[in-house]
Amino acid sequence: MIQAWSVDDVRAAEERAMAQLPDGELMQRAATGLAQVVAARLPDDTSTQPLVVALVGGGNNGGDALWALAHLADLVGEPLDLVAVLTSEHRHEEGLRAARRAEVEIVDATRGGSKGGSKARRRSKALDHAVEALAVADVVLDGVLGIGGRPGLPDLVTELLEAIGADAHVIAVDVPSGVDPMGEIVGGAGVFADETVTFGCAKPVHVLGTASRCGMLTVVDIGLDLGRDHASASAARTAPAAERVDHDDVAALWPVPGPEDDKYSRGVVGVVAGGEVYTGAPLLSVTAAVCAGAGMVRYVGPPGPTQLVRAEVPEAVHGTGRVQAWVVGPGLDAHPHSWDQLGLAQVEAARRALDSELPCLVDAGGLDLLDGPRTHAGARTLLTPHAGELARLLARLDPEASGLDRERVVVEPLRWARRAADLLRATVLLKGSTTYVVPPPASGLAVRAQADAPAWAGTAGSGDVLAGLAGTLLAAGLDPVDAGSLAALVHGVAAHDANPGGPVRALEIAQQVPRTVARLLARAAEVG
Ligand SMILES: NC(=O)C1=CN([C@@H]2O[C@H](COP(=O)(O)OP(=O)(O)OC[C@H]3O[C@@H](n4cnc5c(N)ncnc54)[C@H](O)[C@@H]3O)[C@@H](O)[C@H]2O)[C@@H](O)CC1
Ligand SMILES: [K+]
Repeated sequence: MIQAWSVDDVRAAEERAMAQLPDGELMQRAATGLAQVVAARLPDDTSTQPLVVALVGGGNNGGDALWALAHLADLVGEPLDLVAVLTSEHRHEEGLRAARRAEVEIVDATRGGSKGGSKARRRSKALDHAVEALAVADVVLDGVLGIGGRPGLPDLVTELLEAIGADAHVIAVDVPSGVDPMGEIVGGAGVFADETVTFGCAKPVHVLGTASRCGMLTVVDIGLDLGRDHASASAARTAPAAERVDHDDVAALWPVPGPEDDKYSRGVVGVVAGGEVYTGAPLLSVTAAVCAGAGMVRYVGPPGPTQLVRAEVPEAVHGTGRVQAWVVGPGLDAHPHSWDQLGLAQVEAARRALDSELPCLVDAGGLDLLDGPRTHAGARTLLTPHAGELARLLARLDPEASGLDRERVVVEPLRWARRAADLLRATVLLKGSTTYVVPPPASGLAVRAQADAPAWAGTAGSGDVLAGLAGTLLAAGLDPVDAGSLAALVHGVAAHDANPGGPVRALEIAQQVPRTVARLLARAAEVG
C-alpha cells in the first residue's frame, strides 16, 4: 500500500524531527538524497560534459535544489555544468551560498527586462541565457515550489518551463511545481515531471489524480515519524490522507476460499440490472461476478435479459432468494413509462434491494433511485458513479451543488465525491482514469486512488464489469473501501492483461479476471 500524508501532517512531523536535530539537517538529508538520484540520471555518454539546470524558487523547495546542485558537484567525480536559474526575488540564502561555493553558475532570471505580459516582455540577457541552457540541459530540476505551493505558476516560470528541451529528464523536487500538493485540484498549469523525488513520505499529490504529473516516485528517507513504523509505539502517529493499493496488497485483501468454504460462505451476489431495452449490462455484471469467484450469482430481471444470461452464463441462478450483497443499477431504467409493467417491476426489485440491510453496490440507473442515505443506517453502501453521474446525483440532491456539471467534477473530483459520500453516508467510487474511493468523511478513513487501467479500458460496458467485480468482494465480506479499491486495481490490471498495449472489450476484461487474480496471488507468494 502506498500511503500519503497531508501537508499539515508532514509539516508537523518535520517540526518534531527538527526539534531533535541540528539546524538544517533535514534539508541536508533531502538534498543529499536528491543529488544521488540526479547523479544516477546523468547521461552515460561521456563525450560531452553533462548539464544540469535547476529552476529555483524562493522557498525551501528552492533551497533543496540549490543544495542538491552543491552536493552534486562533490558527488560526481567528473566535471559537470551546473546552472541554478533563480525564478523568485526571494532567495534561500544559505543554499545560494553553498551553490556559489560549489561553482554553480547562478542565473537570476528575475533581473532586467521590461514589465508587461510575458509575450511583450523584452527578455533580459539573464533570461535568454536561462532559456538557452534549459533547451540543451540533460537533467532539469524543478525546485520552484514545494508543499508550500498553491496551484498555478508565475508567467516567468511558465516561460522557462516552455524552454525545456524535449530530451531533458525533468525531476520535480518534492512535488511538481504549480500542481496542488494536496491533489485536490486536477489539471491546470504546472510541471509534468518524468520523475519526482520526495522527502519523508508521499504526499496526496503523488497518489491522487495529480499523480500522472509526478512520473516515477522516489521517497528519500529523511527520518520523519509518520506512521511508517506501525510496530513502534510513538504517540505522534497520524493517519494517512490518501492511499493506493498496489499489486503486492492483493493477496492480503482478496477473499481466497479455504477448504471449509462453500458457495454461501464465499458470498452470493444478487444483480438487479438491465431491462428489456438494456440487456448487455446485466450480462457483463453477472459474467464479471462469476469470473471474480463469487460463491453464487443471482440475477433478478425481466425475461429478455434473463434469457440472455441463462444462455451465456449457465453458472448464474435466477429470481429472488438468498443474497449477501446486491449490485443495483447497471443498465437499469429508473423511470420507465407507466405502461411498462416489466420495467416497473424491475425498479421495485431495485428498491427492495436498496431498502434491505444488505451491502449494496449502486451504479448507473440505481443512483437515480437514491434520495438520501439508505433506510438501514448501518447498511454498507458503495456508489460507483462516473463524473457525469456524480454531477447529476449531486445537482439533484444537494442545493449547494445545483447546476454542477461533469467538467467541475473532473477538476475537483475529491471535493464532490466527498460531498456525495457525506450526503448519502456511503463510500463513493468515482470512476475515471484515476478511480477515487472516498469513504464518508466522518469515518476518518483515508481516500484511496487507483490508476491501474490502460486508457483502452475506458470503453462501454467496462463499468458494468467493475460493478460485478466489486459486488463480489462486498458479498465476500470486504468493506466498501477495500472492495472498491481492490476491484478497481484488478479491473485495471485485467484490462491490461487481456491485450497488453491494445484495445480491449468489456467482456474480455471480465473473462481475464480469473487469470489476473491468479497471477497477482502467485506474485504475492513469490514476493513472500
Ligand atoms: N521544512 C523542512 O524541514 C524541510 C522542507 N523541505 C522542502 O521545503 C519545501 C517547502 O518549503 P516552503 O514551505 O518554503 O515552501 P515552498 O518552497 O513550496 O515555497 C512557498 C513559497 O512560494 C510562494 N508561492 C506559493 N504558491 C505560489 C504560486 N503558485 N506562485 C508563486 N508563488 C507561490 C509562497 O507564498 C511561499 O512564499 C518542501 O516542499 C521541501 O522541498 C525539505 O528540505 C525537507 C525538510
Ligand atoms: K518542485
